[in-house]
Amino acid sequence: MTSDEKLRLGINIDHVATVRNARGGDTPDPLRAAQIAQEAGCDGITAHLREDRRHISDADIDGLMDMLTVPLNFEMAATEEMQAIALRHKPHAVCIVPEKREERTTEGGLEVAREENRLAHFIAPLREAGSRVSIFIAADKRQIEAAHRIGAEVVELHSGAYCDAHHEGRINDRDRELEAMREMSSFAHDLGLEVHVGHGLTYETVQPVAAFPEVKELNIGHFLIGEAIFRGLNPAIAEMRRLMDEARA
Ligand SMILES: CC(=O)[C@@H](O)[C@H](O)COP(=O)(O)O
Ligand SMILES: NCC(=O)COP(=O)(O)O
Repeated sequence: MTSDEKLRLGINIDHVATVRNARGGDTPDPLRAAQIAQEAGCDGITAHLREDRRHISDADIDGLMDMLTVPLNFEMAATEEMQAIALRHKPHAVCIVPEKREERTTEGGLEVAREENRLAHFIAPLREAGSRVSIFIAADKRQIEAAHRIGAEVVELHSGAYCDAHHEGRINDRDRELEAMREMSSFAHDLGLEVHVGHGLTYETVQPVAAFPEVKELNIGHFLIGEAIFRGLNPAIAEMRRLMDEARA
């Protein structure tokens, strides 16, 4: 397999910070998790600085920028505060995500089509600063076209509905969601966008998505951080890598 064909694995460390914040202290340290993920051979680290700072903190982002040897994919809402933070750090990638204070997790994709003008102006300085701009969206043609028009280089398709349907045994819904991601990966790729997929992926759900040839990167966090409790972070990541490579081959 050439390095071009290799599917990249980004490890999301948000939920190490969730556990740390449950007690308000310093442990477990998300930076230590990032270090172990790097040693396990991940291709990038993803961290989402939420407006309410419920998991990742500003200090975590400062620390990641200092210690990472792999690219940082900085997830953030399209707010002025976050834009200023991203422009200060200039991470490898900025992924614009929707955010609601009251949600438990990122429920859906960003509404790009109805906010095209604002988002085009919002992402322009990020691109000029050298960050690759990615937009976190549902597998929806209208949103992909809008992401392309505003100048995004990457779209990350939200795999949460597919994963939820699988784990709840709603097989028809699962298959429909998977088919939508397959079709939309190809559609986005044909427009010239790089395609990533993420949210809710597990050992059981990763392989059908990893097999889509147009997908270049998977971002996986919550499941792996949970799995690390039982088998350790490095082995948990190694098993995900093995499954991805098997699906790709
Ligand atoms: C944006 C996204 O996909 C999320 O996976 C996020 O990075 C994890 O954090 P939340 O569970 O707080 O949404
Ligand atoms: N953008 C998705 C991501 O980074 C990881 O999501 P999850 O695996 O924590 O649900």
